[in-house]
Amino acid sequence: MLKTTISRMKSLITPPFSFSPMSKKATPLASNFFSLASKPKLFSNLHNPISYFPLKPSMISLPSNFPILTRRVHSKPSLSSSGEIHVIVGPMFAGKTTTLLHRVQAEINDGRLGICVNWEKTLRGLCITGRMNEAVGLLWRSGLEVDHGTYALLLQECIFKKLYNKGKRIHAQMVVVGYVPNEYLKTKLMILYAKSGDLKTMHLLFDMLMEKSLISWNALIAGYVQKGLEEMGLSFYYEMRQNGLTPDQYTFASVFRACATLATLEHGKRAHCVMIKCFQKDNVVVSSALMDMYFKCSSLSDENAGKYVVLSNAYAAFGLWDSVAEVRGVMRDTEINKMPAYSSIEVQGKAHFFLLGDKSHRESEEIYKTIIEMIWILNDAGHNSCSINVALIKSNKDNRYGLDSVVTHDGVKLPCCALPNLSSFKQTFGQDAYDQLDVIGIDEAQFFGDLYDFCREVADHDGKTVIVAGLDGDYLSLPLKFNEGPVDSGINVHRRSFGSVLDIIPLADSVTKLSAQCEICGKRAFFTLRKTEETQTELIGGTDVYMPVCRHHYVSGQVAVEAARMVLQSQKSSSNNHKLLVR
Ligand SMILES: Nc1ncnc2c1ncn2[C@@H]1O[C@H](COP(=O)(O)OP(=O)(O)O)[C@@H](O)[C@H]1O
Ligand SMILES: Cc1cn([C@H]2C[C@H](O)[C@@H](COP(=O)(O)O)O2)c(=O)[nH]c1=O
Repeated sequence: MLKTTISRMKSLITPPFSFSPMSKKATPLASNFFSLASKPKLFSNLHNPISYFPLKPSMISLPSNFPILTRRVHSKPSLSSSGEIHVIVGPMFAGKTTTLLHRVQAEINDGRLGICVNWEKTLRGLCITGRMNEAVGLLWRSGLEVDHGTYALLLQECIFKKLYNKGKRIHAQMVVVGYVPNEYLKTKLMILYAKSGDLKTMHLLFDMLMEKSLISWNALIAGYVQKGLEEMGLSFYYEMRQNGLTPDQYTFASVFRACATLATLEHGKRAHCVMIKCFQKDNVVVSSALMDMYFKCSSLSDENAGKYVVLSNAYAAFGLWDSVAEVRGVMRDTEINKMPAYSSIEVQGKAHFFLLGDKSHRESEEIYKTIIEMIWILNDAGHNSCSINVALIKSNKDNRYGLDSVVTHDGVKLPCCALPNLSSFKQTFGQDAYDQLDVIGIDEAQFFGDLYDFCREVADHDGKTVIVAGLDGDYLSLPLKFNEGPVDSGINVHRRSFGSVLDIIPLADSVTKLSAQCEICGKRAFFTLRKTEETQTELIGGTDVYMPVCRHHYVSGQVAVEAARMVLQSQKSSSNNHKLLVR
């Protein structure tokens, strides 16, 4: 049992992946990248390149510390050839940024770098290290669905720590992301609502269960009893019996408690008989509840300190602190000696008691070893155990949505570093933090003149994965004079490569060219048309200035725009504002 507990603990808090260049090689990133449709849930809406982000835009704003939640890496080679470079290009609105964010998440999903395996482990790690605020906050803001094990762990922690509102938030998150809890989770939710005193929701969840297990009946009965509706609790106990279920210690604990409060010795005795008949295990909570029942319904004859202590502990187990104080008061007044303080641990239904430093337990050696090992694992993992070692960078020229996030045209965002050039990254980010990075995502790559050198060093030398998203072509690189254009139209309709994006193709492991939807005809759009009169290559803007177009409409649109520009220029328009030349 202890071994199982330990291995579960380990599996939950062990760093999500160990840095292994070989394993990286074994799973070519491209295969993951290009099979997005086969990714679970997160990518399930990937049916066309235009609207494949399945999440509600506002839902994925991760906390400001998201780009790098560092973890301790024991042995990370400083020089490695296992880096990778993946390039995503296309016109504006093609989903480059969306894809970049997906791929960063896919890396993390993949478990090699860090959002479902690491993401889930991050949540689990936060949960296990007692950082429930952060765990629930992260889950809520991410808008991502996690697996039922993670939901179960989070809910369990909320129940255990009496963080009922947090638990309800997790439930709300499930609803928002469309997650349908299985029977097990529904029961956990029932317990949560029962403990929080929200009996209406508890009962609704109970009714929704296809199969009503003993655990769900127990939650229902306990919910009513704890809320002071003991009669309801008792009537559900009888209903449960009618349904052929055999009660266990949790059922009896609630039933005895109800009988104690109602002072109904008759029902209490009847339940006690059932317990004797069908219940073999000895359990401190149930025997305390039983004693309490007899104590309340008649009187506790044997003034034995141990029983009082057990009774007080039983009250404590139910959080009945007034009753604890009452029993302790009786002990004090009657001068019953209090036993020394002890801890108890229940393993497989059997309670074991320990005094401070007690070595009398036959498994004490194993237990102390286990505790030390658990502390060691937790310390080693620290709150860095389940990190996402990813950083996102964008050009600080792109100030459309502020400088602290990479933001898609749909408003989906992740925190980032906005920089004037890539060579300032290490310094800005800090060498230590940089060393721990596994993935670097670069958005608006067309604005970084030092893209080539940066990518080469980061991937070739530092062994990191770089995912680059940017425009491959500008709207029209060289604004030529009217008479310098192609002979046929008299207009220059060339699109030139933008910045250094295409220079890194020879370095890349994969290149993805995305298309948008032509705003004029709806066909696939590979080009960006600038709608205003400005002619400089770099001009920050969105739909106010640009539109994605197909080849046909690029050419015809460009002709129209160029012609309008020429007219405006000839009229010596001095307006600095964007003037729309096409709609
Ligand atoms: N004409 C269009 N074609 C495709 N997507 C568009 C268009 N207009 C707006 N969008 C939106 O832009 C999103 C892509 O945004 P984003 O990933 O930021 O693109 P990029 O980084 O390539 O400019 C799409 O999911 C879609 O909702
Ligand atoms: C075509 C083109 C675009 N830009 C600018 C406009 C935007 O600020 C970015 C592209 O952003 P997105 O994430 O790809 O939507 O680049 C430019 O300066 N010059 C151009 O020719």
